[in-house]
Amino acid sequence: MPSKRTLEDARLPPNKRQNNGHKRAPDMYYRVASLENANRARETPPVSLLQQAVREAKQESPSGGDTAVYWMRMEDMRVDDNRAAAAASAFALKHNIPLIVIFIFSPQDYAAHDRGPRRIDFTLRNLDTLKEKLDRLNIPLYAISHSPRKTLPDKVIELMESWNAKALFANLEEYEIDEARRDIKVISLAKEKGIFCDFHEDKLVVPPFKLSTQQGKQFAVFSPWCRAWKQYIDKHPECLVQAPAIQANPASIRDDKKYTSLFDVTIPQHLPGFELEDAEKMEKCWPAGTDAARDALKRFLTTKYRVGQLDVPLLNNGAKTVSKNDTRLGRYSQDRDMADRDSSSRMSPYLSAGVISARELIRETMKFQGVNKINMERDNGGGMWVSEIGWRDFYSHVLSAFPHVSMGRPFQEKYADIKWETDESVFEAWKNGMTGYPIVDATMRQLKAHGWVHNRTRMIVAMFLTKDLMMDWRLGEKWFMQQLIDGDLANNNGGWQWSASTGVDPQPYFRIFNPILQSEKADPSGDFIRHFVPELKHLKGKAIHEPSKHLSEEQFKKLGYPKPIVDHHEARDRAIRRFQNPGSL
Ligand SMILES: Cc1cc2nc3c(=O)[nH]c(=O)nc-3n(C[C@H](O)[C@H](O)[C@H](O)COP(=O)(O)OP(=O)(O)OC[C@H]3O[C@@H](n4cnc5c(N)ncnc54)[C@H](O)[C@@H]3O)c2cc1C
Repeated sequence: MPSKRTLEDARLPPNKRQNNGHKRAPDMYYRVASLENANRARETPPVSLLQQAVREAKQESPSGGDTAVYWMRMEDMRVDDNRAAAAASAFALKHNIPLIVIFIFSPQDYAAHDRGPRRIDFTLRNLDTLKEKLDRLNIPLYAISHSPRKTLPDKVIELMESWNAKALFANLEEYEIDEARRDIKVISLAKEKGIFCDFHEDKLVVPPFKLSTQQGKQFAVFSPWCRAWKQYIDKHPECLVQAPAIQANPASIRDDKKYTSLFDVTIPQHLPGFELEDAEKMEKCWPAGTDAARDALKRFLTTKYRVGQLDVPLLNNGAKTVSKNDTRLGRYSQDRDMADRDSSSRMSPYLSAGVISARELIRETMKFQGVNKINMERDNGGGMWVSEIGWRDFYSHVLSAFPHVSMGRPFQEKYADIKWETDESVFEAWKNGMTGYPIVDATMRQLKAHGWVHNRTRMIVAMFLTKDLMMDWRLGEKWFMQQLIDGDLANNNGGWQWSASTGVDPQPYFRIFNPILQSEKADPSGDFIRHFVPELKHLKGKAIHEPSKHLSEEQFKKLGYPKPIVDHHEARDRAIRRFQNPGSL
């Protein structure tokens, strides 16, 4: 008998695991920090150290130098409504020097953060559109690749010195530990070299560490956090103010020997190690650039949802303009959980890459609502949608204040010893949409086909993996990150730990989704399942949600579709037992 493939040693890198004669897939590996290291990061969160370094750096007095440099990164990929870009442009104008934009690919960082080929390809395509836009303003976009990642700060300073640039501008948009430490190092090296650093908070509507409970602690529950978030925005309307547009360089920069070659740099088609098989399809489905993001937003605000619209271009023809109450935003409160239609905005790829600002989304929603203070009442589509954008801020605040969540540790340490199942073939069945639960399988196949899935179905499959299959949330988190075009560490970790009941403000462990009831609610027409699980395309009524129950054995066999991989009720009891007594079976 061949030995059973298990994930028991998933915490070890593939080359250190026992090899029972089977090839170990690298995606079976996840890192878990020691409690000691996690506690250290938690006591002095790197993001708060970075914010301190940023404040101190701003106290220095800048000198002009020969150029101003804006360092664009993976999550602020726009020039419109971009605070650091605007500040860099104003500095260049004031000192009568040109502006250069740099972008440094760091494949080692991408691999360390499980960035998938789709996310990298989207980055490259957005850079292409930015290059064109900047070119029209005579601003070079100098994109290079660098490794090892540890020396990236030195590379930035080396570039600055090569241009005799004395002012570096960037946005704090990556609130991960490695990136915060990287930025702290850049600021410190810059200081040694007499380079002025002006870093801005730009990713979120409200920056991390601005909100605290009455006891002065960081929030770990969404509702009170959300009330504080709204109050803060009301008191600080500048949170929503659009950053000034950047200004063109003089055309003469193109003939300046020092800068000419910077204009010749081309954006690569792909990065080695991140080649994308379905690049053409992704380009059609998710067009790059701020203009595309704005078109998608406009559609969400002005047109009616359509059933279907699965695995198709975001800006597919045929959307019908309707009156306010009937638009996708107008009906967001009622329809947002429906996976069989384009009920949500699908703005997440653009927000994750910073192609459009969250501020702009809220400003446009306020115009739609006809209000001049944000309205977050959950019974109206606009209010509900703004609170969803709030979740995005919330999870970045959580990541910044409780960095151990990104170190492979549960937010709630009491669940660190939960016993997870380790059968690799079960994990494979989940990944490939072969669990015998149609809503789960349709979602997992959509994830592979489209690089994006609906929030409700993300929750269903995450809950299914961690409760019905009782498999480690870190495996699911990693798989999602590798597949998603909108992969974002804070949101992904937040969503996974919510579903696994290990996170901040999580779903309580005993409230386990019933995948059949969830299926009936999320896909009332059955069109979503029929589209992604063609084995079931002729089924109607309740059979589409639970074919093994509603068809005879004979009829079921003919489908060529797997039987349910677990019995939901038994699996539910097992999950509750294990969460009640972490560490026991
Ligand atoms: C297990 C799991 C993993 C997830 N992984 C990611 C991820 O890697 N990247 C990501 O952007 N979102 C993630 N989410 C959150 C959410 O599912 C997506 O943001 C949403 O489905 C995107 O679709 P949309 O743009 O149409 O959202 P809409 O419903 O139109 O919402 C508008 C925006 O609000 C934000 N938002 C909405 N819901 C959430 C939420 N629950 N948490 C955080 N932000 C939210 C997103 O930026 C979204 O684009 C995850 C959720 C779960 C349950």
